[in-house]
Amino acid sequence: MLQWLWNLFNGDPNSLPLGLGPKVKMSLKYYYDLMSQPSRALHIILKMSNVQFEDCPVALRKGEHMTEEFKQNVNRFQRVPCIIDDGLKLAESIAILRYLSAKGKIPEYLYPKYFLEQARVDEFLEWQHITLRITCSIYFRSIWLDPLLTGVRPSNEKIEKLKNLMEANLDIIENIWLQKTDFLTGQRLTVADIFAACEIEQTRLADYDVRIKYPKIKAWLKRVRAGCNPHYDNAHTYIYKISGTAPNAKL
Ligand SMILES: N[C@@H](CCC(=O)N[C@@H](CS)C(=O)NCC(=O)O)C(=O)O
Repeated sequence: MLQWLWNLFNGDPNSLPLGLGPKVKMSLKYYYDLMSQPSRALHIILKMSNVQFEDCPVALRKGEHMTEEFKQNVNRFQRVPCIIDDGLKLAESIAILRYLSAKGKIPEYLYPKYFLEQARVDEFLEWQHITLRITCSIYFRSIWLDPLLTGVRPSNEKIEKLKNLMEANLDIIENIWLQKTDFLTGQRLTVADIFAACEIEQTRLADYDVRIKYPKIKAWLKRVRAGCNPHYDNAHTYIYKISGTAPNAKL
């Protein structure tokens, strides 16, 4: 009872003593922009996991994440995705995924609990951040976003250089991660595939068609989309629309 009074005093109405039940159910707030790759990945994962959340879209293009209010009350790093869950403010898509998994919210087939299987998925999640993610997003930013903001197109040499850096990682996906398996970390779809696919889909905006040069990635993307739909297409609506490259609805 003392603990409950303490929690109530500190604004935590969920922590009522056994039997009384919560009067006010605080929900998970999810802050995201579907133009952001990790935001889309987590959105798909939350939907596939049937996690209930309060929808908190943040329009990066309008600078909604740059306000003092966002910085103070939502995410001190002023980025998306991020969550507020029972008062906990948390940024970084992978940290959010692991937190929700630890709370039992993410099904095991998407993010395994058994340490050997989890290690394989974690290996990819750690690898992708400074390889696939960084090179795909720099390519997309330099060819699509920056020219939109500044009116200045990068030189052909720069485009070629960034393309080579990105393709060095796409080569690794094609020849190592997908060498023997249908999905990145085995024969089944996991969060690793969802995070990677969202990074690669972003390059549609920069007029890059990964499917031309990479047959394994092409077939894998189809499998990922089929395994995640309708959530995959819902999360990618704007990407398809803006790039004018919506895939065939029937696959
Ligand atoms: N490592 C972070 C990356 C977050 C991130 O870079 N978010 C971008 C959108 S993809 C953002 O909010 N950018 C806002 C800005 O740079 O002003 C994660 O995985 O969550």
